[in-house]
Amino acid sequence: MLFYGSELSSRLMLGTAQYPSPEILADSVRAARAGVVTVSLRRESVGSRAGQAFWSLIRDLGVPVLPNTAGCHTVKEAVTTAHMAREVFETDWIKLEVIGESDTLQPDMFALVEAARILSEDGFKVFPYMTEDLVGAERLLRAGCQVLMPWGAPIGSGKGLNNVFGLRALRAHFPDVPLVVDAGIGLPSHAAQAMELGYDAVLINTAVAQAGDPARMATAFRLAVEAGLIARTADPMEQRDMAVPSTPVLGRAVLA
Ligand SMILES: CC(=O)[C@@H](O)[C@H](O)COP(=O)(O)O
Repeated sequence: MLFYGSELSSRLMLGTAQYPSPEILADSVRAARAGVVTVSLRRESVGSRAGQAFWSLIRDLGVPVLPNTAGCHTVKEAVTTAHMAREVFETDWIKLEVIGESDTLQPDMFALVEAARILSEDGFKVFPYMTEDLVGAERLLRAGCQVLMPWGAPIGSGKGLNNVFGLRALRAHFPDVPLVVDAGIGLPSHAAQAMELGYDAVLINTAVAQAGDPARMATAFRLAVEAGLIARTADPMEQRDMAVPSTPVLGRAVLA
């Protein structure tokens, strides 16, 4: 699967916030064998010493960087942040987040479409963080996006795939668009489920960063993503409403 013409080395994208230490972050990225790491420009001021140390740690990992506009609530903020990120990270990839509601951190789909249009016209390759809204998805594609990133559940909630029906519908409506479940994944089984549904990748931050052993959890997510991907290419069985014996009954001895 190509993301704006690039094949990723893995279907696991990893966020870089909230780790107990920079060393644990680096260990986790290696253990995950992440195909992409996301970074927030707002996390540390670029000019500060801590900020510079963070950026060089990220660069040294040698993993493609997907800067994000985390913390932005308006089109203007998101567009400005994207431009700064392009300068700092020398990439035109941007994970576009425009938050519309503070309790759920739900994306503002209207502002998202507008910001995506402006950035796409300006040469950015936009990865929009969105709800599983079909109409919104259509508008984002028309605005120039070639990847969509619906949420599984609210950021940091760990609830997994809240609306499996909606995510499945999105996959069915847009069979050729790269789709990534972004946010809310709490367990490796959630990541496997997303891959089994036909999603092309998952993006995880909190569930790894806040685990008791982040690097070990990163390994678990790596294996789960691989398992889900392999399972769907192995033509899984259909679910049934009735029990069907799995052991043969023919030739069974009749006990008098
Ligand atoms: C949209 C957003 O900010 C997410 O990419 C977040 O970084 C990851 O979400 P979780 O922390 O829930 O995995």
